[in-house]
Amino acid sequence: MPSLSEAFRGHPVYLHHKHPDFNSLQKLPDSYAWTTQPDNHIHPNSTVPVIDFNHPNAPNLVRHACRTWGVFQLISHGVPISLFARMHKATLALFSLPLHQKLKAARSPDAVSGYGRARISSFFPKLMWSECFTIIDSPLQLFLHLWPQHYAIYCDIVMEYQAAMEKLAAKLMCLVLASLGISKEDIKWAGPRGEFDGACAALHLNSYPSCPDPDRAMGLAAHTDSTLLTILHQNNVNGLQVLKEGEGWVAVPPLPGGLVINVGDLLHILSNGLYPSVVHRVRVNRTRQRFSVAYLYGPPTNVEISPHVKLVGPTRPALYRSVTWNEYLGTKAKHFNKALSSVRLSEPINSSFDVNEDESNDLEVVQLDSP
Ligand SMILES: O=C(O)CCC(=O)C(=O)O
Ligand SMILES: [Fe+2]
Repeated sequence: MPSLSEAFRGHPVYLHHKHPDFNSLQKLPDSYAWTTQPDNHIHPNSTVPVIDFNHPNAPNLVRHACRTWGVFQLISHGVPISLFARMHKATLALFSLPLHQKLKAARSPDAVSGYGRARISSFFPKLMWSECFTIIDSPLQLFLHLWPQHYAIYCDIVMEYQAAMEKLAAKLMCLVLASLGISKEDIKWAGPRGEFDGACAALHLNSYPSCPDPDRAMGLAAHTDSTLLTILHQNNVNGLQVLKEGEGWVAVPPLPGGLVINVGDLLHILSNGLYPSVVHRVRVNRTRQRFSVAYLYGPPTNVEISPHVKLVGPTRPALYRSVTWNEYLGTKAKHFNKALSSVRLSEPINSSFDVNEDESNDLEVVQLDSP
């Protein structure tokens, strides 16, 4: 089975622009000014559901949130707040390094790990006001470049965070599957105790520096994640927004200790379109730097993911063909927002939504009907 790094390397996206030193930019350069004003309207009265992991009705709450939003905020998940604090300290330390030091761990053109721009940058004509550091498996080699003396303390924090996320992701998978009426025994790679041992994951550390002209800039453009689930922690600065069908962009305010859980494209496929992968983006602001740590979680790279048999029937045929994560990463690298429709077996019922013209159009929004 290809490792996740190999899977990404097999489907490179090339990002040609030089890395800027954001701190030295007093004015928004043209290359960062999104010519069509991004849709700055935020739906004021809508709130992403907040779910307590230990709530007796959690599966139903998750089902409702995933069907109607494709995202929820999770509380009482058992990951100590002190670990988030240490992870954010490490993230801050990393992005505060001088540019020349960060570039020592720069992502090579065909690789995914290391310092660079968001991978989705290549699909947009304008640049994004953000920096990204991707870690798959051990951070050791990368951190040796960044902190030749002090790499060990940062490695320990990241590895502790990865271990906590791996454990939480397996528990979340059981909850999400239960919410679909699927047990862990129905998923071959779940393992006997639902530990999902073969799962693969990548960690995205994201930094969104304060910006001299935030209304015309974009931190991270609208996209869906190619994962089963994404587990995201944000510092206490607003910026994350999700697209709610029929309503528009809705802010996802940081909740102390809360985690944002995104439905990714592979869960969209596995749920036969019942749980739509959430379209999200990040806006920046004039005064405060925003950080986030995203744990991108998926199956073993060679496992076929298809609409689960329990969610397929005479009135609801399989809407997607089966794909491995490895193959889907290739599809995403080629088709980006049209990747889901490209593995769709029948015509989408409704495949468009309004985003501005700078943003790639035609992310797929599935009209849900009862399973
Ligand atoms: O920074 C955020 O809140 C979002 C990050 C994100 O969407 C990603 O890393 O895929
Ligand atoms: Fe994302």
